[in-house]
Amino acid sequence: MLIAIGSKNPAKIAAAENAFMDYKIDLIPIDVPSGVNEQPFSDEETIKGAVNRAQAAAEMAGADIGIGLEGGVHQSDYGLLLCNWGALAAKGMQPIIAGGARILLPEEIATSLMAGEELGPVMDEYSKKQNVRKNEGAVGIFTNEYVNRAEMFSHVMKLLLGQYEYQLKNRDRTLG
Ligand SMILES: O=P(O)(O)OP(=O)(O)OP(=O)(O)OC[C@H]1O[C@@H](n2cnc3c(O)ncnc32)[C@H](O)[C@@H]1O
Ligand SMILES: [Mg+2]
Repeated sequence: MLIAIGSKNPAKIAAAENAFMDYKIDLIPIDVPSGVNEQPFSDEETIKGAVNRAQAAAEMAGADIGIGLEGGVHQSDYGLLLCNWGALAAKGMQPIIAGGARILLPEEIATSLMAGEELGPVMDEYSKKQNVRKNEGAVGIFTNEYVNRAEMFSHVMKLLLGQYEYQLKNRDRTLG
């Protein structure tokens, strides 16, 4: 089975590889446009980015399944939430979506994002590390590495793959 993932970020690729562990697959990472802002600012925009990436990756690679994983932030009454979404696109199905764990970002980070900066570089500066986005991620830094970015996206991947399998098994029922 050919699977295309719309990103070359190692944390995202590791999550996809992990989810399809029991499958015999060829996983192709491709850089595709997300079609949304580099720093999505709502659940809706982040979902859209994930779906666009999944569809574009599947199409470009001629793959059976396309995967899109997208990071963003979402404004709430409690402050700025880190949000992550995933999408799985397969022929003859509506795109499947799933959300990842969310935590509040510190005020200082929120202020930089509101000023138009991107979370990736802001996290590097804040943590005095390089490529946080490709490694533990903001989620890893702020949870004392109990949950890193690959693990958070692994959970999203399981939610996607599980729904995909369920829908395949229950095709007659879900398509009615
Ligand atoms: O190469 P791609 O797939 O684009 O991977 P990315 O790391 O840029 O990730 P996203 O585009 O999905 O995330 C949107 C923005 O939020 C940043 N970001 C999201 N989650 C992050 C995290 O956990 N740690 C650091 N930066 C993060 C990211 O660097 C972007 O600026
Ligand atoms: Mg990006």
